[in-house]
Amino acid sequence: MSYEDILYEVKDGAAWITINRPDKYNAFRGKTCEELIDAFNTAGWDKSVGVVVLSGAGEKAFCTGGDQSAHEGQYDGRGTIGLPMEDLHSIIRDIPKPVIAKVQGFAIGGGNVLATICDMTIAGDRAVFGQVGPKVGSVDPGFGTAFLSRIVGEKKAREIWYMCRRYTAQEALEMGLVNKVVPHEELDAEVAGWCAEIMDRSPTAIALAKRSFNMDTEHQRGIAGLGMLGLSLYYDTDESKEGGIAFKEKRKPDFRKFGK
Ligand SMILES: CC(C)(COP(=O)(O)OP(=O)(O)OC[C@H]1O[C@@H](n2cnc3c(N)ncnc32)[C@H](O)[C@@H]1OP(=O)(O)O)[C@@H](O)C(=O)NCCC(=O)NCCSC(=O)CCC(=O)c1ccccc1C(=O)O
Repeated sequence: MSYEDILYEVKDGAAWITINRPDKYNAFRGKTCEELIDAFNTAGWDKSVGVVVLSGAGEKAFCTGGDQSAHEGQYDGRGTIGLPMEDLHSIIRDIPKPVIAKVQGFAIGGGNVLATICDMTIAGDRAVFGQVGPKVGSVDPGFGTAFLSRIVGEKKAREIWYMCRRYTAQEALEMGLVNKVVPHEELDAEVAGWCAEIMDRSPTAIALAKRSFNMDTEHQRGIAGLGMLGLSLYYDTDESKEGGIAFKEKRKPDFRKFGK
């Protein structure tokens, strides 16, 4: 597969997968997700690769989730909500190699979910983390909520989703959402150092450990499938559409007329 929305490079045993849509703050559309799935599959089963790094191009963003310009109710691709999110989340968990999220800017919405699902996250000190679903008429009713609460705890996860606040890299570190924060300029070198260390370890032991870590939350995959169906129905409502339209019109959404 040739790539338009992502970059793929193998260096010293590490596969670097970069979302390359900086003008869209590295938001993903259907095509981006398909390319990411292909790249993770390639890296995951390439014996010369021992570790995968997921990042975003440019200085501004790691990834800001679904591309709002490819979102009129459903998104523009394959899958329950017009994005193969279930497949993308699954492949990150399923490949037998550790995946490191290298976060240098915004990790927002579905981008925050991707970083959360990765095995480890290294952030530059200018990184910003957060959720925006209830602000833009969306939600991740799968790993983005349930798995997040395993990482930061129930109270914090609920705050993140209900309040839609932005958190600094240091705050993300304190809540356990990232493994290390380094000065922005040192981020690439830091991640390369972690990759080199992993390359010295036994790949089979790591693959077994990864599967074993996944075991405890595997049921969330099934629940996520059901949740995506609910999300698809929600995307067709005026309430959800109000969020997307307000974002594009750069105004505050008016949700008060909807809801139970
Ligand atoms: C990222 C922001 C916090 C940055 O804010 P700010 O610094 O004030 O800059 P802006 O002026 O808002 O944005 C600059 C520029 O970038 C464009 N942009 C930013 N994000 C996106 C995006 N996601 N899609 C398209 N374009 C984007 C923005 O339009 C501006 O362009 P101009 O040309 O300069 O006008 C802030 O931008 C922000 O909050 N973005 C919204 C992110 C968003 O809505 N993401 C999608 C929803 S995420 C979500 O709902 C969670 C659900 C979820 O995870 C999920 C689950 C299952 C399937 C899919 C998803 C999913 O991701 O939707």
